[in-house]
Amino acid sequence: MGKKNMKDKIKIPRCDGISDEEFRESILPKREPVIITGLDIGLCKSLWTVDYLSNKIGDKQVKVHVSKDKQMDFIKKNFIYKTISFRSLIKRASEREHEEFFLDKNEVYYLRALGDDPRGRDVSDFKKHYSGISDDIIFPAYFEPSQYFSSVFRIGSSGCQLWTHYDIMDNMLIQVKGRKRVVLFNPQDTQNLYLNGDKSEIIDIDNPDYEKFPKFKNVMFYEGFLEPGDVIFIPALWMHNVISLDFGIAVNVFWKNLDNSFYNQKDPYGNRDLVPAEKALQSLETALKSLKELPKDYSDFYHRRILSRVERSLNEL
Ligand SMILES: O=C(O)CCC(=O)C(=O)O
Ligand SMILES: [Fe+2]
Repeated sequence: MGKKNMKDKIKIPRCDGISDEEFRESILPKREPVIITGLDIGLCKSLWTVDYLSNKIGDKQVKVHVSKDKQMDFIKKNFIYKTISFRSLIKRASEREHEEFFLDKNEVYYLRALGDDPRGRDVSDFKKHYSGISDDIIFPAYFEPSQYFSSVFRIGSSGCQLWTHYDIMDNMLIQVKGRKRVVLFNPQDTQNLYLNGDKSEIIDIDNPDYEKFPKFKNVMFYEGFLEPGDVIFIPALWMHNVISLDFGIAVNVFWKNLDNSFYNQKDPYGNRDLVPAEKALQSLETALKSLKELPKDYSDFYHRRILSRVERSLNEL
């Protein structure tokens, strides 16, 4: 039978040195991912070595993900959080085997920088929280300053793979050091991705369990490879899965694409659903809970009625 083993793949286009006007006029309105090459991202590309960063910000304490398994799984939580100095993070993330470790001598590390608030409620702002190296990097100026939301320092061991998820803001991911493979999924494939909140249940996207996730066969992979200095535009709602092919350093910048009022004011990460969407999802949870009161055959019937109502509404868009 025509079981698809080879994924349909679309190569994410690579465009050289896009001007601000070109981005606003021909890339942003399409809402599709693009890798932009040849941008001036500043001196970080040459300056950011392990030694340089250790000297500048080595004493800063950072909370990192530590995992034995390179494929990190947020839903099953196969990693732990540890707070260590930035110096030990980059030392350990840049080496394959560790003398000092928490779980295993080959464990991997991933930093997604947070703000300074110990409860993690602070919005991450690279230039503020890493002021010692803030002048080393130039953020692309494609968006208006008023659209700025947050900027996040991201550092990962070679081989570590970040779970598939979506963010609700437009994103410019600046790859500073190391190569990365990025797989993106079109928001129209959402029903095939087995979401649990903002994350997909499918961890191994290259060898998925099709018995468990049959609809994943229909999914289109948008694949791209980032080289140091490349910047990828990830439009809001595009799911992404990232594998670090080397020890990697990146900074990403989240930008608001919609009016301020759509965004939840208590969202430090840029992944809380838009206010009307969150309201809709909460009402749906209430509806589903209510159906639990019914006998199974009735509940089945009303689940299907709700599905067809949603389908009708979707077709009317
Ligand atoms: O490159 C990474 O480490 C993850 C990127 C990501 O999820 C993001 O920028 O939103
Ligand atoms: Fe993300």
